[in-house]
Amino acid sequence: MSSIISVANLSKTYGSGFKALKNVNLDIKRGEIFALLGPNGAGKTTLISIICGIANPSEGKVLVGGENIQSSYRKARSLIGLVPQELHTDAFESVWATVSFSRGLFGKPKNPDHIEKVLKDLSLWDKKDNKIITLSGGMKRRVMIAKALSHEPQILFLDEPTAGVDVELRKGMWEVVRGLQQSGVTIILTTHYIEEAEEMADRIGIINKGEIVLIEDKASLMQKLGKKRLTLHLQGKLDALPESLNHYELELCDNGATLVYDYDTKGERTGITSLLSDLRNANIRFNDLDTTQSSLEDIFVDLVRTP
Ligand SMILES: Nc1ncnc2c1ncn2[C@@H]1O[C@H](COP(=O)(O)OP(=O)(O)OP(=O)(O)O)[C@@H](O)[C@H]1O
Repeated sequence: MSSIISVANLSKTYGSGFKALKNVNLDIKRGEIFALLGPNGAGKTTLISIICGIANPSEGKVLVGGENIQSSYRKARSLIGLVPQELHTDAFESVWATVSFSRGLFGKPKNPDHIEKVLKDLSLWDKKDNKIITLSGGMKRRVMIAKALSHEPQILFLDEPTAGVDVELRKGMWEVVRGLQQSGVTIILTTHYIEEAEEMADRIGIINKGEIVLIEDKASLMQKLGKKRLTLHLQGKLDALPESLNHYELELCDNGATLVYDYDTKGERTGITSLLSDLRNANIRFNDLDTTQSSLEDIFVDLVRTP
């Protein structure tokens, strides 16, 4: 996949002297869903604002579809749809009018067929004549997306698309975003919800204190950093473990009722087969067992933990 956005050696120092971004390098692949995760104040909005040409970088370069966002602002910006965190639309306009107006802002000729398609894709078609004020919160958010898509951008930025949205609506929004990806739009979303990144993203970037601390395919990230935990529920309680099991670094929990073994899913040998046979030899029996995979949340918390 080729890059649709290329961010090179980007830094941002605000007038106050605060360094919000420090030498950020990032390539977004055409057609992917990229989730940018980071704690409050990490620099997510600053980064998006620079890519969208709303803020200027102090150093570095951003290319959008091969166009420099500073020297070729209009061309680069026309490739981008931006859905900001806050919902701000004219409450008394109709859905149709507000979405059509947004297209006009990009100097594009009217295209009612496109607006109709966008509204239909976002399940807003039957609301096209409604005033914004009469819509639910979830519908208003979809109107914001429709506005951002009105000028047929190739890239869509969603800044915290589901902040403060209930679980049902969040899932609905995920479906909408997947549908957009299928229609060929590249999507970059920022989120505080790790579950959202885990659910949606093809790749995940983690930003902390203005630095990208990780960029990885979601699947390989889960595999690479994810450990698995095997928990054995013992038939009888153990006071201590026999020495023959020392090298497994097992942990005895619940007053000796469960035995916990952490292993690397990446390793060729997990050691499970030999562990089970060594347990048998040591005459340690169990009633049940389960395995759990460490989540992206564990990985995230590990990476952004302040030392
Ligand atoms: N105009 C500004 N002047 C000075 N500092 C700023 C300005 N805008 C943002 N900052 C600071 O830069 C840092 C990054 O802010 P930014 O809004 O990019 O973070 P964020 O990751 O989007 O946070 P959140 O998740 O809370 O939205 C913060 O410490 C913020 O206080």
